[in-house]
Amino acid sequence: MHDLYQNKFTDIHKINFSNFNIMDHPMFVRYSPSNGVPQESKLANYMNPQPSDLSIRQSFSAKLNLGSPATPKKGLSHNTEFISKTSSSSSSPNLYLTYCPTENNHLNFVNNGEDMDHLNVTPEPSSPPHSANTSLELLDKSGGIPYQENVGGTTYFYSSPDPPVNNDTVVNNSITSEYNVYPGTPSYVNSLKLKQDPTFFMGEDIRGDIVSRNMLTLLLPDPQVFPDLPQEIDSYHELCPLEPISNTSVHKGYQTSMYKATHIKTGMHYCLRRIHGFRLQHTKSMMYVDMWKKLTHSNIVQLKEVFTTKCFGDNSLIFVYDFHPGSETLLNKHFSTDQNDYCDPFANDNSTPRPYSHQKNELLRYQANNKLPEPLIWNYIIQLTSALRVIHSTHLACRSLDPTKIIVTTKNRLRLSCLGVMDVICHDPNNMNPLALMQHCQQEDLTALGKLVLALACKSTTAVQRENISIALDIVSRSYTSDLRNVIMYLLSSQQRRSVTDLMPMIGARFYTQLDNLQNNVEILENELSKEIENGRLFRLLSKLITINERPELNLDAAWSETGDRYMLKLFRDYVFHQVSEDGRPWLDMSHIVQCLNKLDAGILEKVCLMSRDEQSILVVSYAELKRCLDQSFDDILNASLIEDPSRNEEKL
Ligand SMILES: Nc1ncnc2c1ncn2[C@@H]1O[C@H](COP(=O)(O)OP(=O)(O)OP(=O)(O)O)[C@@H](O)[C@H]1O
Repeated sequence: MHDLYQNKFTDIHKINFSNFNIMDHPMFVRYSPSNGVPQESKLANYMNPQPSDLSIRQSFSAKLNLGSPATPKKGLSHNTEFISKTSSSSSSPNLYLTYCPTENNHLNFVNNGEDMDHLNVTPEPSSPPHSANTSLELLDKSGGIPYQENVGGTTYFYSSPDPPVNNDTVVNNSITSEYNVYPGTPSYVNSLKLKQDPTFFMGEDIRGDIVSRNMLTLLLPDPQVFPDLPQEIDSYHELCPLEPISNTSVHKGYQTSMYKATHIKTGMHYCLRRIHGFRLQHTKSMMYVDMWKKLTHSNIVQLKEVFTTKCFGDNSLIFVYDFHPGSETLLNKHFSTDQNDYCDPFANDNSTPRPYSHQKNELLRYQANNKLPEPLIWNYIIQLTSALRVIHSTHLACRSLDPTKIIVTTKNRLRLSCLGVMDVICHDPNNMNPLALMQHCQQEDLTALGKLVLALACKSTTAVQRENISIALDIVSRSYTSDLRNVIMYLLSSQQRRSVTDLMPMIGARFYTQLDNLQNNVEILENELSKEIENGRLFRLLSKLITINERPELNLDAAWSETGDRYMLKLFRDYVFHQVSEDGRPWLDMSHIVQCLNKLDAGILEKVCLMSRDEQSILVVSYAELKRCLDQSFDDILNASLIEDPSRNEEKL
């Protein structure tokens, strides 16, 4: 045993048991020889440490680590792959024969020897104290004398011939030589179970939102319900109607319908707006399509391309847009009679004419209970004017600023959804002054915006009808600030030439509020993203570990995954994932798993105590060494995967 480690030790730590009883330290858990599991109280101590425990752990910067709070999995005893408690050479040939410590190795093997039955120390995840006060002495680092200690009958061999750390590791893992950095250190304070914990995973709201959007993106229609859907049109397939085909509307005299589709080559999802029975006669209108394609803005649905097709059995014109799953129209969100509590107050009164004052009182009462919050309306105004500003500045006009052609996604995000359609289907080849037409359309956009804001403020689409406008404005004056009324008045006035930039001073400081909200939201998302980046890193690490563990054979070696470096990785896997509590129940602690994996990924010098499944042998090994084993073993597999099969070469010849 000692021969193996001759002159291999450069750093030896000793626990001075004369003034520090390791078994009395709250970090250490005692388990009886008979069952080998920790005493409940100590386990509880670990899982909910007292402040004093934590301070001791924190003061103790990880020179020696003695493992875990719970025992390795019980009931897997005496597997021949594990090290014999009586022999240091034969019954664990895997370890001894295939794992030969080198100058760089710092595997610390601890043999329990004959006294294994008296083993009474369970490895802990934190390190014991190492200062004079806490009774751990650092011995001569250069002496290379292995230190051994008998604890309750178990012999521990401590050594720490820390591997020569290459400069990369230093840069990656250390701020200084004394501090190791490994990201995502979980909290010790709570015993975090394996669940969707926000400490490690994306918040439930965002996760649910993204999952449902992904689901909607992948949704495919039942072919029996939609037997007439073409399999493929142009470069798109997997068509899925976004609205009941029977509900398709008539837009400027043309029937339209919407589909989700997948691009055949890229697999990207798009939204197709089909104009039924439209024969494209004036290709000059495609000039507008090119202009729209170049226009990108966060509040418009990007136009990708336009083409004609006969796949639907007619001459259809298809506008391809970005797909925004889970969106609904502004009409549906705020004016839909499908919503339980919604009814259009103006429409109701129209059906039963009443005296003006009575009608107004009714409307005001309704308004008091149902009005949209003013910040929300300003939020919409800012987004819509932002889109219009860009559109008008590129000498285009929206021409469809209507609650059915504005889509809303989560967090009240608005997008203009039907851009370019009017420019194509209403194109007049005889118009000699397209610029004047565009300016006229821009003025109409502003009027349409005024009507939309008025409709939102009154929660009624009929409020904007000529006969209702004066009552509607009166209601707005009573329910909202004068600024909002002024914006509506400005947009609806026909006396002057209006411009979207004139609205900026009316929006005023509300713009900063919007900006602040957006930036806060970006920070929340970045925070969520950073968690998932950590999870992605751990996923790659786990993929490597799982690729190695339990591999049936490599290069015709059936014992490969059970020997040498791989043996340690197997015990490490048990240590991380297969621990059990005192009564044999699986012991699940997410913080333990995440912390161990992070330490492995960082390859820090802290040591971990690994125990064979039969509890007869213990290995004290640094995470740095485990990382080396992982990388080496994975490289072996990778290299083997790249070796060409000679028989295939023969075939080629
Ligand atoms: N780019 C898009 N991405 C995802 N869904 C969209 C997109 N554009 C529109 N939709 C959805 O498609 C559906 C139909 O849109 P459409 O513009 O036809 O509205 P509509 O209310 O049916 O209007 P109309 O009555 O004029 O047909 C709506 O549910 C809308 O939310």
